Amino acid sequence: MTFRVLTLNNISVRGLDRFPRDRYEVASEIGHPDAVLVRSADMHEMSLPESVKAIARAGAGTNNIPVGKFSKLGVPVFNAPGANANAVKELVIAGLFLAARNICPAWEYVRGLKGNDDQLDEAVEKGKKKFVGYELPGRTLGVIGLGAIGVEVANTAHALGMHVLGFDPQITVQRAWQLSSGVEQALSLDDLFSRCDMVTVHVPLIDATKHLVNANRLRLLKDRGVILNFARAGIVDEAAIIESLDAGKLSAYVCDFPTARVKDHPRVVALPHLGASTGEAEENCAVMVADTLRDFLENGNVRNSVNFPEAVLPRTPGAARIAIANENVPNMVGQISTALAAANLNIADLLNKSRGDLAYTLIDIDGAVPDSVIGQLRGIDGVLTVRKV
Ligand SMILES: NC(=O)c1ccc[n+]([C@@H]2O[C@H](COP(=O)([O-])OP(=O)(O)OC[C@H]3O[C@@H](n4cnc5c(N)ncnc54)[C@H](O)[C@@H]3O)[C@@H](O)[C@H]2O)c1
Ligand SMILES: O=C(O)[C@H](O)COP(=O)(O)O
Repeated sequence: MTFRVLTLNNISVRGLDRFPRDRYEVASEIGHPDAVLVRSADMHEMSLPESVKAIARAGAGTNNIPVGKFSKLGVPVFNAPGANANAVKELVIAGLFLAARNICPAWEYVRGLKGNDDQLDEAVEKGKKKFVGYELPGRTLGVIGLGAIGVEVANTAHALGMHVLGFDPQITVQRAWQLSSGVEQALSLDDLFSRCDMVTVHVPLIDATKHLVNANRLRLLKDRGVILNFARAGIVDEAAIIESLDAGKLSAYVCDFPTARVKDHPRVVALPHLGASTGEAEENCAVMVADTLRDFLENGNVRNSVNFPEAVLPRTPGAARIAIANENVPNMVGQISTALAAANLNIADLLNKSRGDLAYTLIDIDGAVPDSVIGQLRGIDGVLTVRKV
């Protein structure tokens, strides 16, 4: 069997190389794709053929993908958690220095100077007092969202001598273990803002995080504060940012999202969405998500999905496998096993997991499974997809 993978963005060759060419066709234009491989392409208005069984995001954020729509269709969306975290961390730490030392306006000042070396020297020595900055040790950084990126940023800033406050009500045990014991827990967002010189956001863009950085919270920040946003544009209220910059309350906004509203402001440093744009991060993401996708297409296993439950079942030698996604309602496994028993099929192994409104079942069956049985399973009310793998 050959799988077809449609790519919507350029994906690192090392990731694409994970798909054996004798079993996979991978292209940016392809009919009847089994899966879609994507980075930041906006999929919200895209209509995809029914052949699509999985969406794989070679990166972290999935706000460009209509995840809810795919959940209703029983299609898993995968991402590459942590695979680009170091790249983002390095750029955020660079952002702290850009802001603290006024590097961008100072650089622009120098590029605007004219004259011979003596004249330049005079202008440099006269002009440099406009760009006096500050050092990071002793300053307080607030890190909102202590996931893959936030933890790395918090630990590095702490190692640089900053006092670091973190806020993440849903921090995982794994991330809590990784966090330096020197990072202090903020009691609330307002508590964090009121104690910080600089604040950086590392949360996904969802309804709950839209305009998380707003006028009220900016007022709490210490004077001449800095906001860093390498998460998503919509997490900050840009109008409030501009107002606060113009009022001199905020000294800089450093971000990865050059919108029309912010990009030309003299106190804004806006980069062209470069957070994950290193060769290493692009490779890590592409390799991780390609391996995840292959395991799903070839074995039905689910790892690193943002909408499906984790479901990994070692294959029973000699058994046929079916993978079923269904609504998470009572008696689904009962109906499925009754249909298999009626067809005289014996279950060798079974895994059933649920997450929110979705449930997912992997069943290894002794012997072959006739197509007629697959059709019967598809006919059960609440079943979304059935696949022989
Ligand atoms: N600029 C870039 O190129 C780039 C690269 C990677 C990721 N990102 C963005 O950064 C985001 C975070 O990435 P990550 O890899 O750290 O993801 P992650 O899932 O590992 O971490 C996100 C963290 O945010 C926390 N969180 C969610 N809602 C919160 C809230 N209301 N308050 C506080 N914490 C909250 C979660 O509990 C989680 O720990 C991504 O969703 C993406 O939008 C940007
Ligand atoms: O969420 C992410 O992983 C980043 O925003 C990276 O996006 P990109 O893959 O388009 O660089």
